[in-house]
Amino acid sequence: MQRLYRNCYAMDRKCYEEYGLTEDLLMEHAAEGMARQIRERFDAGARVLIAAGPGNNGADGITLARLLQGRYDVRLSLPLGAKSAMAKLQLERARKVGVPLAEAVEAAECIVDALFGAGLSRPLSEEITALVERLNDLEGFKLACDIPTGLDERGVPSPVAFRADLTVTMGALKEALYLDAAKEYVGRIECVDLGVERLLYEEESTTYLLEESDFLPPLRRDRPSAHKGSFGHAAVFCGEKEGAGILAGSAAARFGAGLTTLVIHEKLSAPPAFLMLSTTVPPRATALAIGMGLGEYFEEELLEKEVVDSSLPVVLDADAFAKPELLQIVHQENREVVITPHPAEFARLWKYLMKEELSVEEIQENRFELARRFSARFPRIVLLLKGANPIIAHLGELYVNPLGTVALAKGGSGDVLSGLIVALLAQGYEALDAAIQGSLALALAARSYEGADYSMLPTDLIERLGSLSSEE
Ligand SMILES: NC(=O)C1=CN([C@@H]2O[C@H](COP(=O)(O)OP(=O)(O)OC[C@H]3O[C@@H](n4cnc5c(N)ncnc54)[C@H](OP(=O)(O)O)[C@@H]3O)[C@@H](O)[C@H]2O)[C@@H](O)CC1
Ligand SMILES: Nc1ncnc2c1ncn2[C@@H]1O[C@H](COP(=O)(O)OP(=O)(O)O)[C@@H](O)[C@H]1O
Repeated sequence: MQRLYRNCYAMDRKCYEEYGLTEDLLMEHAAEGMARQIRERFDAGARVLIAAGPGNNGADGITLARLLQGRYDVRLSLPLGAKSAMAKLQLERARKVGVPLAEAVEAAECIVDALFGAGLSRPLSEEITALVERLNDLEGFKLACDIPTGLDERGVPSPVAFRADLTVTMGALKEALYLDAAKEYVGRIECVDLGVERLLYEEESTTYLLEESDFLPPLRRDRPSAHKGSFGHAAVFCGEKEGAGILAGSAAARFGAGLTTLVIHEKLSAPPAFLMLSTTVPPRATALAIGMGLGEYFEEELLEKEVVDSSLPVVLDADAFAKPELLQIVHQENREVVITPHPAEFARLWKYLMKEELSVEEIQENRFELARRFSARFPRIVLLLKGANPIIAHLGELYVNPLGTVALAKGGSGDVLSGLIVALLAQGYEALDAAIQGSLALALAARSYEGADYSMLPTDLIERLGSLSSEE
């Protein structure tokens, strides 16, 4: 797990004030971090085009030009000149080692965007918008310095953004790089130390980035005498769209629940043979999941009695967010509760619980902030806000999972996720661990799918659950 930050200003200040480092030194490390990435990928002689802006992001780019000069065919483009003191100083040095200025943006094997980073203060002008579009159209490998140009603090293009294959970010990881919209632009993200180890640079944070190595597959069945009752009993409500419940139930069984029952209203057409059926929650159930394809089948009294009045750990998803009787559960703070809304469901939930209207766009642009506010209001509840980079919130701490792929953008992926989480709750995991591990398992299952991304089915995800490991 790595830490995430809203910005790095306070940590940069610590470097200057406490460690006695200079801006020059930090910048040299920033540029060397980018140079390393380029040297690893390109042979001597390759053409490297660096588009540098007027501030210190540009200064990083100009410093990079100096570091690469001599080994590579470097071209430096300065469409707005050099304005900050550091940019001017670095340009003077770059000139002295013979870095050539590019008259126009030309094709290159490696294209570096160092136009604007943390200091982007307004939307890009027409001229810079056209330049960024031209850079995006070039064919080479694209490297962004710190933050792709045009991405604002909400991770949204303003109005366009550089589309990087790799973003080399300085000092520490920033939240804006992990907003859903930013996933289109950042590519792979690498963080560079700025003159001191990350441990010394970073301050406390309550926001974390999940990594593959955080995934721990469900406990192995290492007690030869164990029986099905040793691994919990997941009860999954299966409503109007029965496929959703069947997917969740199948995922729960595959992810280790000893028993899985579909709680149904009437006879199902063809349930998988390993799932049991019941019209009530079985007395020995150890966790519940409700909402996936639920619709209107179940009477309010039954839901009150079997779900709201129960003390079992529970996953609330999908249609559960349209049922005020089920939403009372969010106030039951002594219960293990995981809620898994996608952004439109979160808008509905927010309106009901916080009495505020939010559009899906507002949610997507403020995901971190809203997850924090939700967690401050309902600290014991585990919120898993779905998206390209789901955010899990609990007791004011946030965990972001960047590992999922676009292959998951298909009906049924979320049903599988609910099944994974209820399987872990049924086996005795705490709600936060169940949400984190379920979310990682879903992402890793998607990444292990070998077919074309458009072709993956929820059942492919379920099949892969048995062979996941953190080295996937
Ligand atoms: N701090 C440190 O210790 C370290 C910082 N480092 C590096 O510094 C970067 C931050 O540098 P920064 O603060 O100078 O901001 P930056 O992104 O260059 O932009 C500011 C300039 O752009 C201009 N400008 C802004 N928006 C514009 C627009 N839409 N259209 C046109 N112009 C626009 C703005 O002009 P102004 O608003 O003043 O008119 C100003 O000239 C950071 O991302 C990292 O790469 C590393 O070296 C490590 C150590
Ligand atoms: N582009 C994407 N990248 C990563 N994960 C995605 C992407 N699109 C969807 N997902 C994940 O897939 C799941 C979709 O859930 P949901 O929208 O509830 O689907 P459904 O209700 O049809 O099962 C969520 O876990 C979400 O985070």
